[in-house]
Amino acid sequence: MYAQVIVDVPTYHVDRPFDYRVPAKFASIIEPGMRVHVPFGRRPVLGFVVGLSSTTEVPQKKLKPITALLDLEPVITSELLALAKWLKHETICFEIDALQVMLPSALRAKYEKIIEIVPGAILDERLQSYFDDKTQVKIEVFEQAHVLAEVKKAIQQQQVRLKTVIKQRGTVKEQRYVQIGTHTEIEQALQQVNKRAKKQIQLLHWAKQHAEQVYLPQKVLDDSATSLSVLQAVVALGGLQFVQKEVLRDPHQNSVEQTSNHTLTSEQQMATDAIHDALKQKKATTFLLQGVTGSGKTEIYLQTIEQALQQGKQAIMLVPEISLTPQMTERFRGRFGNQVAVMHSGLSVGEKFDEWRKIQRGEVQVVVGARSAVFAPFTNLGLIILDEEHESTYKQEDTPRYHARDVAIWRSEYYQCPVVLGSATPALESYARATKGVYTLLQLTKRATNQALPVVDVVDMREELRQGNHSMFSTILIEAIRERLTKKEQMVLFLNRRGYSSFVMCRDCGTVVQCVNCDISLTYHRSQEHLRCHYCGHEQAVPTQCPACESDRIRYFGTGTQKVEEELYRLFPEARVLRMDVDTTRKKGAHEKILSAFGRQEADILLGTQMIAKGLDFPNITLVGVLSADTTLHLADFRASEKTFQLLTQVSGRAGRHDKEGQVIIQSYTPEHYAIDLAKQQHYETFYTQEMQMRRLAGYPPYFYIALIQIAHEEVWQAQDYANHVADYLRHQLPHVRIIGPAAAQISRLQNRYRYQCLIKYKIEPNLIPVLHQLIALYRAEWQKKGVHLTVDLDPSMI
Ligand SMILES: Nc1ncnc2c1ncn2[C@@H]1O[C@H](COP(=O)(O)OP(=O)(O)OP(=O)(O)O)[C@@H](O)[C@H]1O
Ligand SMILES: [Zn+2]
Ligand SMILES: [Zn+2]
Repeated sequence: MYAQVIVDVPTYHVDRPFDYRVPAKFASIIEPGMRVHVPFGRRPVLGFVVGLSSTTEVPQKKLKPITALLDLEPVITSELLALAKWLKHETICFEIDALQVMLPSALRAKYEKIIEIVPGAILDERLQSYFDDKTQVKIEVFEQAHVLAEVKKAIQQQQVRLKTVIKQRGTVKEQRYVQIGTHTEIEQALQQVNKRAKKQIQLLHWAKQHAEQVYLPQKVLDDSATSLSVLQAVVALGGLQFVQKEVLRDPHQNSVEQTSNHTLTSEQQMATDAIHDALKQKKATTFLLQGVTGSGKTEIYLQTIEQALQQGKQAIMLVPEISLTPQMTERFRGRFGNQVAVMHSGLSVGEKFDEWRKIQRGEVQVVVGARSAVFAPFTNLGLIILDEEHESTYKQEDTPRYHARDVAIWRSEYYQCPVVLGSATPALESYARATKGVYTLLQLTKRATNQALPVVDVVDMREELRQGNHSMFSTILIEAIRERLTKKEQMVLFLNRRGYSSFVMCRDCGTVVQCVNCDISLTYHRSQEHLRCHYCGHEQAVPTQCPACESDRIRYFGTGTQKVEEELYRLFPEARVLRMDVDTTRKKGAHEKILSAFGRQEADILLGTQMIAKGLDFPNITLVGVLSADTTLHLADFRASEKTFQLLTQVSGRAGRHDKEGQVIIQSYTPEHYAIDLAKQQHYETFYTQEMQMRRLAGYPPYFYIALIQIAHEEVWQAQDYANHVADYLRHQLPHVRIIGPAAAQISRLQNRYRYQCLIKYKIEPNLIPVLHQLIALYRAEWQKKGVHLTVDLDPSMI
C-alpha cells in the first residue's frame, strides 16, 4: 500500500503530495487525515496523509517508508481535506499551510536538533558528563555550555551525530489516580498484610467498600484518613493501583448561571424564523443580519443555535478576538452549559488542544471562538454565525490569507446549512451583496429593550482650542462626567489609538526613535520603561539623548491611556478609573478581572482602547466619551472612513442599553467629515450610499476587486528590480487589468527588508488566479534562492 503525503516543508518549490510506502504494521490503521513522520531528503518531517493507493508511479528503489503513524483517528476530516485544497487554490498558499491552520498548535510539529551517541562509541569524560545515562541530548545544552567545538570534533570522529527529531508541541495532560481493585483482590491483600500494620488494614477495609472505583489520591487520603506512605505500602501489596488517566484542562475557573430564552421582539422573531426555515429545509443561505447596537442579535444567535442542536446538528459561533470577552462567552455557556467549547488566544496551548479534542470527539456541539474556530472539526454542522462580521480580524494577514467569512460559506455549502453574518455596521462588501440578493438581508431597527439609541453630540476640538481649552477633555465632556459621578452612573471613555500607546520624540529636532529593522517608530511602554517595535518585536531602552542632535530633551509623546488616566485623576480626584489597554491586559485573565470589577460597579469609569468598543453590555453605562475620533480617519487605508464610522457606531452603542437613557460625546478635529457626521446621526444606509460613491470614483472594492503583491529584499535595488519584473510580467499576462505600481510599500522597510508592491484592480478576470499561480511557481523555483520574499494577498485589508 502507498500513501500520498503532504509534507511539512513549506519552502519547497513544488507543492504536491509525495508517495511513501506504508509498512505492513500500519496498513490496517492508516487513513487519510492522519499525521505521519516521513523522511524527506536527509531529515525526518511531519506529514499529512491525503490519500491511499495500491499502485504508484514512483520506482520502488526511490520509495521510502512511513516511519511513524501519529494518530489512530484522523485529525483532519475528509471535509477539511477538501477545504484545504480549496484554500490552497483560492488563497494561493501551500497545502501544508492550509492543513496546519486547521489544527490546534499543539498538534503541529516542533523540530529539535539533538546530539546522539553513536552506539558503542566511548566519549571523553567531559563530553560524556552532559549525557548522564541518556543517549540523546538537545543541542542547546552544549550551546549554553559553550562546548560546541568539542561536539564538532566528536562528530568528525564519529563518536556522536547530529539528528533532527520531531516532537509534538502540546501534550495530552495526564493525572495520577488510584484504581481500587476488585473485592477478591482486596481480600487477598488483607490476607497478606502484616497483621501489625493497623493503618494499612484500615485502608484496605475502606477500599473494600469502594471496590473498582477510581479516585484522585488526595480524595483517598481524606476519605480513609490515612497518609501517603500507607497508601504507597498498600499499592505495593496489591489491592490498590496507581493509574495515569487523561484529563481535560478546564480553562473556565468560574461556573456560570443558567439563563433562559427571552421572549423575542417581533423583529427578532422574524429574523429567527427565516434562519430556522433555512435550517429545516437544509438550505445554504447566507443571511446578513443587520441590527442596530443593542437590538438583540446575540439572543437570535442563541435561539437559532438551540434550534440547530434540537435537530441533532452542531454550530460554530465566531466572534472577533477582541470581543471574546468573558461576558460574551458566559452568555453562551449560560445557555448551553458544557455543550460549549471556547477557543481564543487567551488559552494556553494545552487548553486549546483540550477544547479542540472535545469538538473532535463529539463531546460538545457548539464552539465559540475567534477566526480559526471556523475550522472546528464538526462533522454534522447545522449553523455558522459570524458576529461583527465587518471586523478585519476575520481576515488572516499571514499565509494562508483566508477570510473566515469565505470559509464559513464554503462549509455551509458542504453541509447545506445557513450562515449568519451579524453586525450593526456591515462591511460595505456584505451590504452590497445583500442589496443584490446574494445574501438575504434581515434587519433589526429597534433596540430589544425598547430603549432609544443614545443621543450623540460631536464637539469641535478646534473650537475648544480657540476658547483656550488645551486639555484633552472638552468642557461639555467634563460636565457630563461630573454629572455621572454625582448620579453614581457608569461611563466608558474611549481612546481611538489602535491599541498603541506613545512614541519617543526629540523636542528640539523632532526626531522620532525608529526601529533598527523596520521603517516605523518604536512604541513606548511605560510599565517596562522601554521601547518596542510592534512589527518585529525589537526592544530597546529609552535613549537619554537624541540620536540625531544629542539633545537631552527627548521624551515620550502622544496621548496614551496612561496620560488620560492621570488627567482624569487630576480633574476628578474622587473618580474610580479602570484602565483597559495592551499594558493592563497582558496577564492571563486580566480582561476578565477588569470587566467583572466594572460589572460589580467597583469603578465609575472604564477607560480604554479598541478593546472596549464592542460587546460590552452593562446596564449602568449612561455616558460614552470618544476622546479622539479622527485617529483612524488618517490611516492610509481605503477603508479608513468605513472603519471610523464602524468604530464610532459600535462604541456609541455601549450607552443606554437597558432602562437608563444614554448619551454619547464624540470629540473631533474634523467634525465635518462625513464618517463622523453620519456616525452622529447613526444612519448606516446614508453612510453606505456616500461611501459607495467614493469607492466607485476611486476604483476600490466593492466595485473592483484588488489583489496585492509584495516584493521584499534586503538590498533596495534588488527589491526594486524584482518588483519591476513582477509588474512587467503581470502587464504582459493580464493585458486587460489595471496594474498599479510598483511602488514602495507603506512601511517601506520591515524586518530589515525593503518592500515594494504592485496592486491589481479587476472586475472579472478568469485568468488572474492561474497567472498568479504561475508567478508564485516562478518565485519558488528561481527567486526564493536569491533572497526575494514575495507574497500575494487576494483580499488585502490594508494597502
Ligand atoms: N427579546 C428580548 N427581550 C428583552 N431583552 C432582550 C431581548 N433580546 C435581547 N435582550 C437584551 O438586550 C440587551 C442587548 O442585546 P444584545 O447584547 O443581544 O444586542 P446586540 O444586538 O448583540 O448588541 P451589540 O451589537 O450592540 O453588541 C441584552 O442585555 C439582552 O439581554
Ligand atoms: Zn534631536
Ligand atoms: Zn521592527
